[in-house]
Amino acid sequence: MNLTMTATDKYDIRARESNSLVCVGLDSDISRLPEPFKSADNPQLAFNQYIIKQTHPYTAAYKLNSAFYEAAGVQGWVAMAQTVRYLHENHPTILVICDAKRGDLGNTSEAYAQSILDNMDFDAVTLNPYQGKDALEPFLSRPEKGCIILCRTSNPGADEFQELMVEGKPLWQHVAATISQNWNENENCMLVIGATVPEVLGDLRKIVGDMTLLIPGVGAQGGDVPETLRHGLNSEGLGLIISASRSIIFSDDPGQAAHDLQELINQYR
Ligand SMILES: O=C(O)c1cc(=O)[nH]c(=O)n1[C@@H]1O[C@H](COP(=O)(O)O)[C@@H](O)[C@H]1O
Repeated sequence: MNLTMTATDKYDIRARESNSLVCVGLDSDISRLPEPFKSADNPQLAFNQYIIKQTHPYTAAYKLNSAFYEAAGVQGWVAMAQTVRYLHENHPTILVICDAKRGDLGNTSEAYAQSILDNMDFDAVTLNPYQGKDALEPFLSRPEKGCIILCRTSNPGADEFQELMVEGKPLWQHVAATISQNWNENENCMLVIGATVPEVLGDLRKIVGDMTLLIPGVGAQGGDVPETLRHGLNSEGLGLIISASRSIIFSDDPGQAAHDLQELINQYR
């Protein structure tokens, strides 16, 4: 039996306590921040604190896409680390995900894992499975940290490789089977499935059982929330981290937008 509190355990406890499966994506593109934040000393941190204050009652997870912080230079990297600290100090029950889609050779992956999971103390990180299990071992071997691995992504070109038929099945199904059967010894794996392809969720559930899935692509990308819930909930009525970024953080009322998404999801649970 696994006695470690995993990232999935943390998420499930928060999802139950907040009655929410909402993840707010803090994709805090500095060029899109409203004027008062742009002129703050630390624009991305000030904006994130504002968004978190508005949205946290309706939120079970936050996901920071590292690209938007790296693009802002050293100050952006610092703002990302400060946001994680702010969340752990003020909302310790909320899952904090780094969306960095990492995956590289062993010693490089170890350095990425140290950076994202040890130094910045994210609870979980998105990963790319393309280089195989050994490449992700530094992440997989940290049982208390979540490994959220790309399986069937939301973008229009996702089918170029992910839907290729291999031994009679689309490639993403091989990814799902291998991860759930061979990579998940520490019960710390989750998968990424775009909300733009909710029809794959039924087949996926048959392969991975109750494993938790990160579902980005609702809101700005037009993903289908009712269909996602219909096919994607696990046997405990959980198992989905439903993530929206731009449609919440750049709306006129981010708190209302997060609350609306929570209510929409709960209508179909
Ligand atoms: O791994 C992800 O989070 C991800 C996977 C995927 O298939 N599609 C996808 O959009 N994402 C991320 O989810 C976020 C979507 O943002 P919005 O379209 O603004 O809600 C971005 O940070 C994307 O990088």
